[in-house]
Amino acid sequence: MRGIPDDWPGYSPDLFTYPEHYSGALDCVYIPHGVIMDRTERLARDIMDDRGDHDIAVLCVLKGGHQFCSDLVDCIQVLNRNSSKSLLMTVDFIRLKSYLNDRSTPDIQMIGAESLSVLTGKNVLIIEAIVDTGKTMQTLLTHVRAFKPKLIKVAG
Ligand SMILES: O=P(O)(O)OC[C@H]1O[C@H](OP(=O)(O)OP(=O)(O)O)[C@H](O)[C@@H]1O
Repeated sequence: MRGIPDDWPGYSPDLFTYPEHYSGALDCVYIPHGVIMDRTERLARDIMDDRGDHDIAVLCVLKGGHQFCSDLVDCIQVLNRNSSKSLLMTVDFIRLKSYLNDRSTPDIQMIGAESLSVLTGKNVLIIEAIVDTGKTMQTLLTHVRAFKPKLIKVAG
């Protein structure tokens, strides 16, 4: 998300509710949940404006991307219900794992790659939680491109 200066101290955790087991481990909240939801809503609108007359094949990257994908797809569906141009949207899932505890590892495990053939010829929207080193996304893009989609975009 853009627009947060490096020296932004964040909000005090006392302003929010959070699970008790985070107590003492949480210094601040940089991006409150409501801001993320508002941004997700706007992103959904940008995706709808951007799609032209094309349908969308969503590819959700598990596990991290599941909540963001669910929120974004919900927002797109709300807009779709209120649009005169109906959108057909499919949602498929793939799991990639590169982190062991909090460390990035060179090996990327991929589960579900065999189902990527559904993306052939489609306008693909990959929905991912985080791009950190970019290794996971590079690996996924290489695999997805091999199935010759018409277009690939990434939301994260
Ligand atoms: O840009 P990178 O450095 O490759 O890191 C980003 C990836 O790391 C996390 O996944 P993780 O490997 O932790 O798997 P998980 O989502 O199943 O926990 C995250 O959900 C991304 O997929």
